[in-house]
Amino acid sequence: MSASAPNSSPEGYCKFAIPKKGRLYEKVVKMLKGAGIEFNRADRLDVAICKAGLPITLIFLPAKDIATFVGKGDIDVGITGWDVVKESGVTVDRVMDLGFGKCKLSVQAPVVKKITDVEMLAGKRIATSFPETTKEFFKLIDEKKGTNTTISFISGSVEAACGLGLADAVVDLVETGTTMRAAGLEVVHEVLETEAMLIANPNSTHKDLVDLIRKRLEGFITATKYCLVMYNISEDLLPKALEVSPGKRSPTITNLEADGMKAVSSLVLKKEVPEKMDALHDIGATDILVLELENSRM
Ligand SMILES: Nc1ncnc2c1ncn2[C@@H]1O[C@H](COP(=O)(O)OP(=O)(O)OP(=O)(O)O)[C@@H](O)[C@H]1O
Ligand SMILES: O=P(O)(O)OC[C@H]1O[C@H](OP(=O)(O)OP(=O)(O)O)[C@H](O)[C@@H]1O
Ligand SMILES: [Mg+2]
Repeated sequence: MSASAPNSSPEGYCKFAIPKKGRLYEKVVKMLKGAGIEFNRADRLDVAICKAGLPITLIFLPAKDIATFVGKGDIDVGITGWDVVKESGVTVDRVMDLGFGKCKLSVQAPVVKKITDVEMLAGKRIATSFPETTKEFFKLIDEKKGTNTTISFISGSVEAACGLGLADAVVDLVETGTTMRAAGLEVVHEVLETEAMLIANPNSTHKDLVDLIRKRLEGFITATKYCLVMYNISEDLLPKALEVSPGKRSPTITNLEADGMKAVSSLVLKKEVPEKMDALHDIGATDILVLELENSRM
């Protein structure tokens, strides 16, 4: 650890919490780097000051604690899953969905039990790391059926609870379903869809910096979704070509030295690039180039 490494946030800095480990950590760090929110984190320290004069302190916390701290106002802004925000019961500004960490909080039961309707679990034992969301969900079923479903908290490896005889069903996250299937479980009901998001305390005094973070992340996310496609085309074929590549807002069109020729630059969704290139080539476009974007600001 360097002698000058900080272990607290300098006075007046915006506090920005990100997950310190787990499923979201690497994606968040990559996104911050791409967005130009760079920092040096000293070994074993969970606090880092942003570089380039940004008055932002990054604080590395468990994803589950981030919503609570942002909700209470101890931290101005953070990145965590919507599931965690719901579970903590706090009120935060949902500033921006980030498009990763997508999964579903689902009621899962052993395949062999053939639970075809979630109401069949009324009055049974449910294990979960999301007790509040689960209680809220089963409360409605209990009220309807006059039952008293038991919800017990397990901090991890929730999928093992049924096999160990600790529960009749679990409420846990499902992305690919690999963990669930390996444990002999199946989805009975989907409770909540979740993804990672930028959240902020509604009363934060750092609205400008929260907005700066939002704009930078937005620019990076756009850059990762789009490529810049450039091509030359004769004027008479231009309308057809623009139908294929209308751009995000609108394409840039410039005159070429050669008579009746235009040069077009247009943003195209990465996943659509191969088919758009084929279509442009078929229309008569030449010198089609595709450029990766490093960052953007729209
Ligand atoms: N399989 C998954 N696919 C996509 N997103 C997920 C998955 N598991 C968790 N998440 C998201 O990531 C958030 C943090 O979960 P994660 O498991 O990384 O934290 P953790 O349980 O604190 O870490 P660890 O599992 O390393 O102990 C969850 O609240 C959820 O929003
Ligand atoms: O549908 P899948 O793609 O298999 O993903 C779902 C699993 O991912 C998460 O667990 P994680 O790996 O974070 O372990 P944990 O239970 O220790 O948190 C979640 O709790 C599920 O168990
Ligand atoms: Mg986990």
